[in-house]
Amino acid sequence: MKQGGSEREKRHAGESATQAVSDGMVVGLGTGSTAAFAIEMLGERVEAGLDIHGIPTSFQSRQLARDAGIPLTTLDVATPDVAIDGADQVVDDTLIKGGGAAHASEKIVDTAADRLIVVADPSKIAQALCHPVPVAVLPEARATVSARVKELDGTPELRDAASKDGPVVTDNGNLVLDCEFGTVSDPKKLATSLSAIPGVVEHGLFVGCADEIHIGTKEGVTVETL
Ligand SMILES: O=C(CO)[C@H](O)[C@H](O)COP(=O)(O)O
Repeated sequence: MKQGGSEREKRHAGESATQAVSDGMVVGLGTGSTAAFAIEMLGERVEAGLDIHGIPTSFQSRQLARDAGIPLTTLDVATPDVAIDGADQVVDDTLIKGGGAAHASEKIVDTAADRLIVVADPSKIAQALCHPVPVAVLPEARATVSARVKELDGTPELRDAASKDGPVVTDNGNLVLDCEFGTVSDPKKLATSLSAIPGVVEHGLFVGCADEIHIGTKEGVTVETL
């Protein structure tokens, strides 16, 4: 599922995004290898005296934040001023996410934030949305959701775990169907259709969600404000 950007590109993107963070802020902490660089850099700044709280979007980002010494809070008591998160594909302000199977929590945190900064390497930037759409489903709904995805002209594939026998199980105990739709010309319509299927917990289409894209390059970073 994952496309390749270099560590250097991802680091440049992640570090650039953290410049938007200042004292007193609550920060949504995205998931994935690019967001991890932002968490690492925020940890260094916290050690140097930056006063922030983070809201993680997965077990991975919670652990990275703890390791980095970032104090944590929850959406029950705080609203993120900014969220910093990666993406699997970016077309303008619309994203496909879920390569790390964390898109349900990511969507909750990212859309709660006043501002969503996406961190990406150049391989993620596209002219058209054509990446398979991850759909998290309740385990009992795997077959029924697959049938409905096919009615929408999609091809669902249950995501298998690399490091265990059997399927990927999300942090919330759900399964993931990677759904191939070819080029998605109307993401808003597809998002609405997927959300309406019983048993769908969340899908990876983040329509019109991004406020800034920080694209890390070998030399530095390009920032697109939307
Ligand atoms: O959506 C995600 C996790 O669910 C990730 O943000 C997305 O897969 C990008 O990851 P990476 O920066 O490792 O390429």
